[in-house]
Formats: sequence, structure tokens, C-alpha cells
Amino acid sequence: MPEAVTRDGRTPARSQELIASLGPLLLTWLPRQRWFAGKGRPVNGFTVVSATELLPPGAVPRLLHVLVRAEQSSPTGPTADCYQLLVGVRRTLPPSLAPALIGRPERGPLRGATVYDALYDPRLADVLLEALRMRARVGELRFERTGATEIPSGLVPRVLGAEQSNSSLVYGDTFILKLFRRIVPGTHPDLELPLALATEGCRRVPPPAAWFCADVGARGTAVDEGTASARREGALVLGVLQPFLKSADDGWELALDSLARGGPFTPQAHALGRATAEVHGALARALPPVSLGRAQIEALSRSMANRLDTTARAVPALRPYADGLRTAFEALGELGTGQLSWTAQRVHGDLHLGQCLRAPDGEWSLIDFEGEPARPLAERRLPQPTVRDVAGMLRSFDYAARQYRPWSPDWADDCRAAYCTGYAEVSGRDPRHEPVLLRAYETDKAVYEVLYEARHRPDWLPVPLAAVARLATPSLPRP
Ligand SMILES: Nc1ncnc2c1ncn2[C@@H]1O[C@H](COP(=O)(O)OP(=O)(O)O)[C@@H](O)[C@H]1O
Ligand SMILES: O=P(O)(O)O[C@H]1O[C@H](CO)[C@@H](O[C@H]2O[C@H](CO)[C@@H](O)[C@H](O)[C@H]2O)[C@H](O)[C@H]1O
Repeated sequence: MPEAVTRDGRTPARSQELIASLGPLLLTWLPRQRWFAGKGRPVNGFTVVSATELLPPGAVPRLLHVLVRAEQSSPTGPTADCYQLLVGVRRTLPPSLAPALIGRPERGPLRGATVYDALYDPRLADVLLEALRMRARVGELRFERTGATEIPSGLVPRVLGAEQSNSSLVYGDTFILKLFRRIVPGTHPDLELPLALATEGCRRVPPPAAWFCADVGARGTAVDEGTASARREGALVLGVLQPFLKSADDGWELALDSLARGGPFTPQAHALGRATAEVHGALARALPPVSLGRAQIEALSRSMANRLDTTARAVPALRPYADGLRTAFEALGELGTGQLSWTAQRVHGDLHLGQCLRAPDGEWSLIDFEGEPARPLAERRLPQPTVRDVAGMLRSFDYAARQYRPWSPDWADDCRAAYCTGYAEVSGRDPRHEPVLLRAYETDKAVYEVLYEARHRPDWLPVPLAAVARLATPSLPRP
């Protein structure tokens, strides 16, 4: 098989040739992936941002690390999102790897080979763990680890079966490696915040043990604005390894279980409120809060209203509610003309029950500090009122309650109250005492969810739409 790229990653011209092999296959494979962010719009073409051979020449199978830019059209103009792929290359695939098949290139340097998603190949998944352990440098890829956690070799890898925005590998039920799929330049909050919390001694968030990055700008092959700003801001963060909480249950499953059994969830919701407040406290100590003035609150209200307008254009089912929903953002803007300042700090940014893991001793941990994946990274890293995370959790109780018939709003109401009480006990601030801010954030979250579900899980669209219908008419019982 001819080499597509050299191991030191110094042959960008040849890496572009990869597209002759991979491009036609990715056109159909990529849009089918759960983590593909550009759903519903055709892919016009691909460009390689970076390609690195992770194993020495002659290794079988081969392992290619590829950052590929998918060019698409949108109503507002062309877009180009960068995705991380780990591509295994063999002559034929064993049956156990059949589900990982990407395809058989008919042209270019990989013609005649079989290419597949390497995460499913334990031999290749092991290469990543070894690279992290050894702090390897391969071409533009830089693998780092803290000295704080020992990482043994030979841990058996498996792909996590969860519905995810990214992909995760679990090693020996000891570590979990989250591989970001859509790659954005800049400091990545899912590494930044857990590292800051670990330094602060916060035990509610699994501390990063290792991570890896691409220094894509280093060899001067900036191919787009993304790569150019990576050069300004540093590396592209590609993956983070952290301890795997193997005995923990995720909050979403626990909530559904409580609903199915008719059992209470308020003690858990109360503990979750306390845990959220503890994490907020630690974040505020690690990354000092700022004051938001009147102009910033008005800008926040405008950005929420803009997101509503964009979403209503994309999802017709939202349009009948748009005027009613806008009143929540107008009330926030008017609030800006009264009070002089609000406190804002770094927050989780996409908090919901699925991001909360409960250990057998009842203690909650929070994971996934990436923020809402669809938002620009700079926006996700802005300090915000903590009510934003609270609103995310309140929406999540509503989501859970709506999984069962008959709909049990009381279950969600009780959880909301218990969660807010727990939060207030630790933080000294009851989110219910900021109803305008809370309503604006809940409304904003429901609008986000409408777009998220329309793009990723159309069958779920009625869940946020039901909330939207009530949030648009505040005189109705709360969503
Ligand atoms: N440290 C961990 N321990 C145990 N399970 C985890 C851990 N981190 C993530 N998970 C599991 O992996 C799933 C996906 O992780 P998450 O960080 O939310 O990825 P994504 O952003 O791709 O959705 C979680 O819902 C959880 O079930
Ligand atoms: O966990 P992710 O970072 O991938 O977050 C995205 O996917 C979530 C769904 O998996 C989505 O959350 C929505 O659905 C949940 C139930 O599946 C519910 O608990 C949440 O409240 C609701 O927002 C999340 O919005 C999205 O960013």
C-alpha cells in the first residue's frame, strides 16, 4: 500500500491526495455519524487540514489521524467545519470490525485498501493510550499527561455505546478518552475547566489525566480561518483522558427509573442542586467572576432574541410561539434598565441530567464542560450568570417527565423545587429569586433544544416544543 503521508506529517501536498481516496467515501459516511454537526445540508467537498501516520512504516493495520474540513452550503453562505477522524487501513476487515467500515477507496493513495473507524479496533485504540502514556510527539500531534495519575499500559479498550456529540473510548473500566469530533480552535473548555477545578481541589469533576492536541499552524499550512486562529491561540485540543467512574449511574437513567417505578427523585435532585452549587463555587474561586453591567444584560437579551429568530427560520414549528417567547427576552432587557450589575462567572454551559453521574454513595459528579457544541467556542467561554446552568437542569427534569404517559408535571415540579433548595443551601442564592433571568435562560435553552432536536433527533422535537408552548404563554402552568 503506498504511503499517504509520512510519519513526521511534513508532506502536506501528499496529505491532500488522501482526499482522492477518502473524499468519496466520507460524502456518505460522515453525514450518517451521530456527531456530524452539519446535518441536513449537503457536503460539497473536503480538504485535509492535517494527516498523520501514527504507526511506523510497514505497520499493519495502519492508523491515520486525519483532520478534515467538510465544506457545506448554508442559507448564510459557505461553512467549513473541521472533524477529527481516526482511520484504520487494512487490506480486508475481520467480521468483528464490519460495523466500523468506512469503505473501499477506488482512487488515490489508499486505492485497493479497506478503511474503517479505528476506534473500534482494539489494537489501534491501544496506540492512542500508549501515545498518551509516553507523552508522544508524532508529526503535529502532541500527547500530554499530568504526573498526578499513573496510566498503566495494556488496558483493554472499548467504544462507549452512548448517544454522544463526540466519541469516547473506555480503557479497562479505568479511564475514559473523549475524542472531540468537531474541532474548533482555541482553549477548549472541556479541558480548561476540569483542569482548573482539579487545581482548586474540587472532587465533583473527574480530573484530566492526559490529553492530546494538534499544532496545526506550526508548519505554516494555514488552510482556513480556523487553522490561522489556532496558530494565534495555540493548539487544537483533540481529546481528553480522565478517570472512568465505573460504578456511577447517569442522572438521566436514574430519573427515568424513578419515573418508571413511581419512586421519588427529590432527594437526588436536592443533592444535585448542592453539587452544582459546589462546582459553581469552585469555578468562581479558580476563574474569578466579573460584573455584567446594564449594556451587557441588554446584549444578552438581544443575543437570545437573535437565536430565537435564527431557530424560527430553521424550524417552522417554532414560528407560532416566537412572539410569546420574545417577551421573556424583552423582560430581561428591561431588567437591564433597573439593576446596576449582575455577577457572571464561568459555568458548565450545557448542564443536564445526562452530564451528572451518581456514585453508589449518593455523591454526584459533573462531566462534559464543553458547553453547547453548536455555539462558537469564544461564546461558550464567556462568564455568565450561574442561573444558566440551573435553567439547563430544570429543563432536563421536564425532559425526563415527558418520557412517560401520562405526563407527570408534579414529578418535574418537585424536582425543580428540591434542586433549587439544594442549590440555595450551598450557594446562599436561590435561583427562584431571579425569576426574570431564570425564565429568559429556560426559554433560551428550550429554543436551543428545538434546533438540537430538529437536527439530531426529530422524533424528540415535541418535547422542547411542549415547553415552548407554555413558556410562550406564562399565564399557563409552567412547562
Ligand atoms: N468520567 C466518566 N466516568 C463514567 N462515565 C463517563 C465519564 N465521562 C463520560 N462518561 C459517559 O460518557 C457519556 C458521554 O460523555 P460526554 O462527556 O457527555 O460526551 P459528549 O460531549 O460526546 O456527549 C456520558 O453520558 C457518560 O455516560
Ligand atoms: O450531552 P451532549 O453534550 O451531547 O448534549 C447534547 O445532547 C443532549 C442529548 O443527548 C441534549 O440534551 C437534551 O436531551 C436530554 C435528554 O436526552 C435532556 O436531559 C436535556 O435536558 C436536553 O437539553 C443537549 O441539549 C445537547 O447539547
